[in-house]
Amino acid sequence: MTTTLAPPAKPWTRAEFEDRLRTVGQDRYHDRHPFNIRMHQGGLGPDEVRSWITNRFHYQRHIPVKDALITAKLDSPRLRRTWLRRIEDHDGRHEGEGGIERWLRLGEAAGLDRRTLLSGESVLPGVRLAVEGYVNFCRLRPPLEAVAASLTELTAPDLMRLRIEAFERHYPWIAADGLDYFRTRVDQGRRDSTEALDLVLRWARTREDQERAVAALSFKCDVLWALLDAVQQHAGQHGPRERV
Ligand SMILES: O=C(O)c1cc(C(=O)O)c2c(n1)C(=O)C(=O)c1cc(C(=O)O)[nH]c1-2
Repeated sequence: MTTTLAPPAKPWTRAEFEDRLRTVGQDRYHDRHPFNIRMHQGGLGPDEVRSWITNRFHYQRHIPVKDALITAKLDSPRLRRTWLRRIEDHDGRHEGEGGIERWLRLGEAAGLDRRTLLSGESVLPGVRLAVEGYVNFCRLRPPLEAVAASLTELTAPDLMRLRIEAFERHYPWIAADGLDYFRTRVDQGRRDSTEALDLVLRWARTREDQERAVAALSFKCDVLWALLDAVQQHAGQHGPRERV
């Protein structure tokens, strides 16, 4: 008896593939997480805002680490330059510059001590695991999947604009210049996601590649969701008066 193998599925068109990526990136994004909704509605107490800032700092400080892992996989000077710029955006060119520094200033504007943030001692176990999961994903997977995972940033700039408005309105006790991190990320996120989308659309040539890219983006949505799950669960256990 001869068995006939089903022919491989036809690749989606570029427009279909982009649509699938955008749909996953929107439907499963952490802007829909109950903790994010409560944060943007002004429902968090000061200690809950501080807990979010502290735990998100753990994510932020690992972004350039995962971008360094991706850079090492890229095979042309032009591509590596693009990714080096991302590392620079976070680490700065000089001491006292860059996104990590701006996040530390956000923490200080919210009443957190920089040394406590840098020590990482208040980071929740679930947040450590989620961030480790993202870094290891980018360490182990091929460039297509590692770059596709960053495409949550297609949705991030709109969220950043909403966050600035929400913080200005609901958390005025945080000094205005503490929000510079978010202001800077609007343009950076837009540029990064446009570049990454172009690469993913070009690199994924087969249906299997395309499905892997969509799965990578879905995994990244899980990372961000799990991070907020951990922060929310901690807030539920300790109540809004708990100090971070
Ligand atoms: O506050 C947010 O909601 C948010 C989300 C994301 C994201 O969607 O991954 C990033 C950021 N912020 C961010 O600030 C950032 O630098 C960043 C880098 C990346 C990435 O995966 O390369 N995502 C994000």
